Amino acid sequence: MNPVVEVRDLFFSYGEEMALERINLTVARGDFLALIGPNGSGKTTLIKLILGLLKPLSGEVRLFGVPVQRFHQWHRVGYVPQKATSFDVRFPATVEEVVLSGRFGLLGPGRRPGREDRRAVEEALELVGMGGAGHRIIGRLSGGQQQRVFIARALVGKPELLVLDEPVVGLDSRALDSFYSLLEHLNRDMGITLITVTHDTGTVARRVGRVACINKRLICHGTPSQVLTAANLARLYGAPVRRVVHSH
Ligand SMILES: Nc1ncnc2c1ncn2[C@@H]1O[C@H](COP(=O)(O)OP(=O)(O)OP(=O)(O)O)[C@@H](O)[C@H]1O
Repeated sequence: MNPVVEVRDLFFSYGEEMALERINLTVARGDFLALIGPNGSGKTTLIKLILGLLKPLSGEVRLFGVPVQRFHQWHRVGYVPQKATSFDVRFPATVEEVVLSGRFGLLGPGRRPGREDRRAVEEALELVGMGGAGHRIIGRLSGGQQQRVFIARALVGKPELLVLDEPVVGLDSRALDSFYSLLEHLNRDMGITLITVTHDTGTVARRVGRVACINKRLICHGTPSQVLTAANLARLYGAPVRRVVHSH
């Protein structure tokens, strides 16, 4: 079977300076992969390349066996971007409207959402522990609740691959724990392949199946116990750091 994601000899630069150099990475069906690395090391850039939002300088990305520039089955992919959850209370959308917007890929242009779409929204909200919250105003929810709504938005199209860019910024340790339990449930029980960026090398990265360390290059890659050694973390962060606090 085709891997879900294949990255081959990928190079990328925004200008003169290289952002990513010779990245090779394969994500198999059912994997739960964490991308770790210091600020500015290229994690978001790699995710955007995987999703076809940026064009590589050279190299190739394949999604479900198809070169990403020719990939069209975007309903198979859910994406929760960085800073998705910065709505303030004045933003007038309801939770249902936000989650429903994740169905547009399936609906196609011009088709109005029907009963099945609304049922899918409620199911996705139930899944993330936000059942019954559809009528609430998104900006009036806490950061952690907004994050769950955005996961629901990414799940409502029933994706096989879910990509999360730093989903846990600002969550306290209890919310973090329940958030990762949700991701484990999606991965183990629903078979969704997951890629998540995290800065937490202490607890989070140990709960995933595999870890890839990025610092322009792929510095290390393997199971958490193989990768999250003091020596590797020192190599990656330039100092013996156990936990990196994110600044934005
Ligand atoms: N739109 C852009 N234009 C120019 N340079 C950019 C742009 N976006 C990112 N960069 C640069 O590319 C490098 C990689 O950035 P990227 O956002 O991928 O890192 P990251 O690992 O996701 O960082 P963080 O952990 O801080 O979110 C950084 O040096 C950054 O300054």
